[in-house]
Amino acid sequence: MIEVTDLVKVYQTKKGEVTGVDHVSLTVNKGEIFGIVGYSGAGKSSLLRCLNLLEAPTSGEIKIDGVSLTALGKKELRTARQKIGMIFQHFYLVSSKTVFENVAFALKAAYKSKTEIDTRVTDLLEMVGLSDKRDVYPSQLSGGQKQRVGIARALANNPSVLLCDEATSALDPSTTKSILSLLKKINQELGLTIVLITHEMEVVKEICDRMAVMQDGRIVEEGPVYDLFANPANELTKEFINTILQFDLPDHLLTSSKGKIVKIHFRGAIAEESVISDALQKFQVKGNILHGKIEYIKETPLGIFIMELTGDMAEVEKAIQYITSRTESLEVIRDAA
Ligand SMILES: Nc1ncnc2c1ncn2[C@@H]1O[C@H](COP(=O)(O)OP(=O)(O)OP(=O)(O)O)[C@@H](O)[C@H]1O
Repeated sequence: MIEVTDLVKVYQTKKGEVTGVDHVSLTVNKGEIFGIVGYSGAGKSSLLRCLNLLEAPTSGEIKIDGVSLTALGKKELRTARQKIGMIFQHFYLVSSKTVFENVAFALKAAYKSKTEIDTRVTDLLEMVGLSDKRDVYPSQLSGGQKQRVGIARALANNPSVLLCDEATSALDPSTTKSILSLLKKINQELGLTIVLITHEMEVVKEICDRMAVMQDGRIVEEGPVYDLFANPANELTKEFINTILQFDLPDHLLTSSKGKIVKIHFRGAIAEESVISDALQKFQVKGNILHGKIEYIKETPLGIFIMELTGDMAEVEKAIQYITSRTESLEVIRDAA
């Protein structure tokens, strides 16, 4: 479990102070996959680097599994850090060392015996699907394979937390999927807590349980990924969600509409569809479906309907209230009235 309390990171630069992290408090539960999203400069890397004290926080507290990292001396911090693995966008493998040696490096640093190292690296390479590459050099590996080595190295000392810094941003979509499945597998099999930072909502949608959205060093919204997809409150969260759930309706549909165009989110695939037909029967309203789709957020379906509601405006309002109270969310995206 990770507990961050009132964390601040201020950089001193020639041009003055720059705030990377601005009073962030956050809890990541044990065994959870937690995603932090935000545009470039939002403070994601600063926050992630503070989590294992690669970057010294200006103020605030970081606790991992109940141990306050910010209170530790140098030696204790080195031991505590072994419980935190980290993988990077650009892998950072040592090019003059083989795959085996790259993974063994972390174990040598922890003073493990040769036999222990051999057994552990063999197991790790099997876990990440690279047993046949143990004696090759990083230059002979694809990007996805390099990241697998990075993951094996990060897991070498049995960490309880894995920090992922844009771990799939340099990979193509299908390699990204295979790395995400590997992360999901190790999360489930080892009960590892994973914190990842990314600007790709696909990554969050695929594997995260909860997420936070960062802007200007602060967390502007946080919650279960499904809830944020279904009902985002913050404008920036909406912008990120729309990179996946955006439907570009033709302009003429929007401009010629004489009623209200609403976007309805409902949990499950078809269970709540009858809510819409019930609403149309109950009230003097016509409904015209413009778009319908089901997205899977970490395997849970989220139904999305875009429809035009026309008729007496008071009746349209009643229908909207009826649907809103029985679905995940309803947003009016155009109001011609
Ligand atoms: N070492 C540093 N020295 C000075 N300022 C820094 C340093 N690292 C980050 N910053 C500043 O802190 C703020 C947050 O940067 P950070 O890299 O954490 O954001 P980010 O969301 O991870 O963006 P990116 O994805 O581009 O790395 C930015 O204004 C950045 O310029």
